Amino acid sequence: MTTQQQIIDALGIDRNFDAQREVERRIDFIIRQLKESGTRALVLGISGGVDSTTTGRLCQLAAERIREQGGDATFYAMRLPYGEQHDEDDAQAAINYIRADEQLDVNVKPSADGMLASLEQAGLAFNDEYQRDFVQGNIKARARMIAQYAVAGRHNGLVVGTDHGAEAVMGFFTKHGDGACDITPLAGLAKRQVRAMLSVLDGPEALVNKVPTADLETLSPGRTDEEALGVTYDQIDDFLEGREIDREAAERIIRTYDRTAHKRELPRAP
Ligand SMILES: Nc1ncnc2c1ncn2[C@@H]1O[C@H](COP(=O)(O)OP(=O)(O)OC[C@H]2O[C@@H]([n+]3cccc(C(=O)O)c3)[C@H](O)[C@@H]2O)[C@@H](O)[C@H]1O
Ligand SMILES: Nc1ncnc2c1ncn2[C@@H]1O[C@H](COP(=O)(O)OP(=O)(O)OP(=O)(O)O)[C@@H](O)[C@H]1O
Ligand SMILES: [Mg+2]
Repeated sequence: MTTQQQIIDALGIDRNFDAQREVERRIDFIIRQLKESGTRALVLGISGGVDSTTTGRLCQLAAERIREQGGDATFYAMRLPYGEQHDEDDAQAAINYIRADEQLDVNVKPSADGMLASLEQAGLAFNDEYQRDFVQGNIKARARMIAQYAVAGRHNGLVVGTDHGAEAVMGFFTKHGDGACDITPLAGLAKRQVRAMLSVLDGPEALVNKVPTADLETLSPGRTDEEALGVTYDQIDDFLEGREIDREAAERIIRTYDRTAHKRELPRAP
């Protein structure tokens, strides 16, 4: 078996993708997880990007269906900006589209800045402002994780993640930040498959086609994922769908997959 095929299998990429069927299958998955765990709430940060818009709508539909069956479930959508978000319009478009049962707006800037200030006070120094900004980016992602787990803890809920095949293969998430969650409804999907699902769900056109950004670095707001990754999502998606891609791009994907293996595993133990 080729390395490409091994990765496709390890990430659970489905060759026979059908957007409508996957929407239904993944709503059922969320409903089953709530029932089996005995929890009554779903918690998810809504950024204005395509992943959280899609996942948010799946969560809302799952909560509504449970209530229609006489059960108890509430979806808590969280806005978690770091100060003012440059694409706040998109975040609001996502919120208006998802129509979550409940919404909480929490600015993560005071806690993220507070943590960095305390670390620097304790003597942590950085090589330059870019390294400092990168480390601070991961602190922002983890501050969002803390906020979501606080709400889940209060409401007996599950924290929902947005990781999918195209991010997982590149390890492109903050370990124990946005990578920390209880369920990942988008697991095993290529990025274009996530877009296709949002389209089937009648999501706003602008969000279906939105350029992906982690938006973690203050010194380069809205920096595109593709710029950071060094490959395009089309290349990643083609790779995951078993197509032949540019050799250099394939090598980069495989190298990155190997380097980030630890992010897809449980902590090592003796
Ligand atoms: N071999 C190994 N075995 C076990 N653990 C290992 C390890 N190497 C590093 N580690 C641990 O992992 C840490 C590094 O991982 P991590 O803290 O995640 O940091 P890192 O992977 O360096 O940075 C996160 C990356 O994900 C991107 N990101 C984050 C959040 C969201 C999105 C998005 O798409 O929206 C993207 C972000 O832009 C950045 O490029 C190390 O500090 C160390 O603690
Ligand atoms: N400003 C934010 N407010 C609320 N949640 C956020 C914010 N930034 C990131 N998140 C959470 O972290 C997750 C990971 O971010 P990521 O950028 O991968 O997803 P996205 O923004 O939904 O889609 P895309 O990858 O296309 O930008 C988001 O799906 C969301 O749940
Ligand atoms: Mg984003």
